[in-house]
Amino acid sequence: KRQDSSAPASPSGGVEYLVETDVGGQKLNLDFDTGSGDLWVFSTSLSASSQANHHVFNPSSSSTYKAMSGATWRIIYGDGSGASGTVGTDTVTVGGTTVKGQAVELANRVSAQFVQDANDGLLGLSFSNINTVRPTQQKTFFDNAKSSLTKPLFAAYLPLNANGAYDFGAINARHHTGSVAYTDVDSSGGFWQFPSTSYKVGGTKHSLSGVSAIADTGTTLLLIADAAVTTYYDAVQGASFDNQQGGYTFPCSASLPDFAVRIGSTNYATIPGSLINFAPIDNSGRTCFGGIQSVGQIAGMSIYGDVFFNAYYGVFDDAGPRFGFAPI
Ligand SMILES: O=C(NNC1=NCCC1)c1ccc(Br)cc1
Repeated sequence: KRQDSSAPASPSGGVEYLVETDVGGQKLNLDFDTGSGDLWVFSTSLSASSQANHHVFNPSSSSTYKAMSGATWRIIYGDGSGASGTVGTDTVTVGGTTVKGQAVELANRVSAQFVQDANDGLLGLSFSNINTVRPTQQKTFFDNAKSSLTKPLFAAYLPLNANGAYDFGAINARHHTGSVAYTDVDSSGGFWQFPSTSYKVGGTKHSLSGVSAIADTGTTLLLIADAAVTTYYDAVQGASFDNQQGGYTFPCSASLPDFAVRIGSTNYATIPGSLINFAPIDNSGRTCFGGIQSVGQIAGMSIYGDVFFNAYYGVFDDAGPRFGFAPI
């Protein structure tokens, strides 16, 4: 029963965390994404220019790959990036956890962002009801693996500028401090989603009535309603919205207040100001881009991406389902 394991997650350019994944004996570095439900890989079906600088999966070189006749997939992510292609099954191993007959989606088209990114594909860890394979929807790696785990859970440990991990089947006490607090999850939309109806800037509380948040390791920043974003940067000397950069920037020397978000009906998660300086916008190191930005048109939703996970260990527990969090 115990196929529990901990797979290293390596930070790549501060944008994503990549996990070495074995697909039919071929190693690929995948972006583990709790905000989507497809496991897809760069493949030999892509144009040569799209394949450049990526490890690609060659189905002909896998002795365990089986094509899924007539199946296709097409996905568009919240940032507008996307990919599409065909489908098969193969044996997939992450850390010490193996799934046989896992749906593996082969990209024959990827958007420009993915060609530039360091990943060789994504491994979706949302709920399977948003998997895009048609005519027969497929299950995520975790959905398939959970029956062989001690507990039907996985956890994301994503420290800033350091190697992290995805733990499967058990909480790893080395990856968090203090106790894990939980909130119930509404999985009907496919996401690890929970109410998040208030926030604090430097200790002052503000409400976000009716708003839910999703825990999304596939999104880099913390995205929240405009009202919260302006309230935050109003407290940062020299901050302003930079149209060219497409978000709020500030002097890299600015002191940033903490930002706390309410998770469910109980606790706040506090992200220290130091983790809200995402990166300099250029090599001068004069102006920096903020880790809190607007969620845009996605009404009533906040997206807690890697900036959140740089401060908190995230526990994705199918028993419930529920989302747990504890300071790293
Ligand atoms: O696409 C989403 N998360 N994953 C990824 N983003 C970029 C590449 C992977 C996403 C999920 C839910 C909502 Br609401 C908005 C966006």
